[in-house]
Amino acid sequence: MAGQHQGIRAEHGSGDWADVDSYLTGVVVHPDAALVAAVEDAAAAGLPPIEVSPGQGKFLMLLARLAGARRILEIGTLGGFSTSWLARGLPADGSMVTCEYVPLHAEVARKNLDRAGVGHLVDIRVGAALDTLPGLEGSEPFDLVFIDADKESNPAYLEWAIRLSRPGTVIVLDNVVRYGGVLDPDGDSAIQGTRAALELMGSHPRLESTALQTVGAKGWDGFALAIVT
Ligand SMILES: C[S@@+](CC[C@H](N)C(=O)[O-])C[C@H]1O[C@@H](n2cnc3c(N)ncnc32)[C@H](O)[C@@H]1O
Repeated sequence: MAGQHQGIRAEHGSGDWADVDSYLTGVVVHPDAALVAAVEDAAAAGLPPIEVSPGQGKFLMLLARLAGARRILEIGTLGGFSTSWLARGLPADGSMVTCEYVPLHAEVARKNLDRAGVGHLVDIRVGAALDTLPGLEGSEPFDLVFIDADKESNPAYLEWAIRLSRPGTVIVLDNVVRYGGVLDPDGDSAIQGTRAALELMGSHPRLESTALQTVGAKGWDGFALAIVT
């Protein structure tokens, strides 16, 4: 599939997606040494390289600032790369909860968050998110929710995001295009979960939503964005 898309890129003369991402990251995004080290250390610890790109991470940081977020919820921490960007979008007295299933991922994330200077703002809840999210009831609302864990649970995570929201809460659902796989109604469980969540985003009476495709170092993918009304 990647080869096919390489051909499409060349035909349109758009250059190499990853090279353009590198260029944009160097010229515009400027991740600091702690953020660069976060990705390197996650890889060295054997974590899969499935974190957001630097440009996407900074987009999340800016979104947090645009939303004036004081409390952020993330589902899917990995090594804490997106967590670090999001936490840097918080004010000094803000806070963030991030849910992660794998203890090793949480351990790597804790070190990365401390090095990024935001560890004191972030509470990592280790366990299956569907088990840890109910523990957040009573401490809502969150101003921004980033959903980026096991895709089959996306509809349930979206329901939790709404339950823990207030009018104006921003919800971001990652990886919704999956190299076009989202078009396949008979796709795997990740595609089924993503399609169901997108349908919910498009039909839920309390959500105003959109979805955008992206290309870059992470290939052809996209995200959906909603605001709770
Ligand atoms: C795509 S990665 C997250 C990437 C991260 N948001 C970033 O961009 O830096 C997905 C993470 O979700 C975690 N995960 C998978 N199933 C989970 C579950 N049921 N509950 C919580 N976390 C889960 C995985 O272990 C993995 O670390």
